[in-house]
Amino acid sequence: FSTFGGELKWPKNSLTYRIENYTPDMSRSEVDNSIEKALNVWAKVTPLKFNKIYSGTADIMISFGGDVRGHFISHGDYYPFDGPGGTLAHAFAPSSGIGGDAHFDEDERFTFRSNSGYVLFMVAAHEFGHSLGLSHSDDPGALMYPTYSYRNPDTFVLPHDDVKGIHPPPPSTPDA
Ligand SMILES: CC(C)C[C@H](CC(=O)NO)C(=O)N[C@H]1Cc2cn(c3ccccc23)CCCCCCNC1=O
Ligand SMILES: [Ca+2]
Ligand SMILES: [Zn+2]
Ligand SMILES: [Zn+2]
Repeated sequence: FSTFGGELKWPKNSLTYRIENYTPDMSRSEVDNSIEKALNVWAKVTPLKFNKIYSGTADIMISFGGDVRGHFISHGDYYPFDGPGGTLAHAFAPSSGIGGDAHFDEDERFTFRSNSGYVLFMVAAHEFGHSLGLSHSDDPGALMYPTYSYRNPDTFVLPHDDVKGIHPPPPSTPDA
């Protein structure tokens, strides 16, 4: 695993999130469920709590956007997506403003659990790793590995590398 560096951590354990818009690929409840499950993956191994809000600015703003035009308007960042395939989503390390936000490429076909598209739960769980301060892992089995691999959301268990990554190193105890 790797992190963005110790300072990029949330200074609090309860975070808010808001789903700003929805992909037409799935029903709203499937999107809500996928996002909630993806946050839960991390909540289960940390003291973090996630509270959903429906207006205003949340710590983690979640949106589906497209190319630089759509992207700029709906996201305000200059990392345009690349059409179908290629990059599926991106997210920002903890900080105010765009920090923590997760953007999904609307040109992708997101699915609830079928592998005939990209499983939103899997993509979101990866992105929220970034939102919480993790960077990429070189362990191909890790959730934070930079390329997408289909895993059944019903049986998904957070790999050990990611669990190690999200836990800050124990304070170095002075040797006895
Ligand atoms: C981990 C994922 C949820 C988020 C990552 C991006 C990321 O790290 N976000 O935080 C992602 O989208 N990775 C690409 C990486 C990638 C694979 N290829 C690419 C071709 C072009 C550009 C990028 C890629 C080869 C062709 C397959 C393209 C479709 C799948 N795409 C990927 O796996
Ligand atoms: Ca893309
Ligand atoms: Zn973006
Ligand atoms: Zn990533």
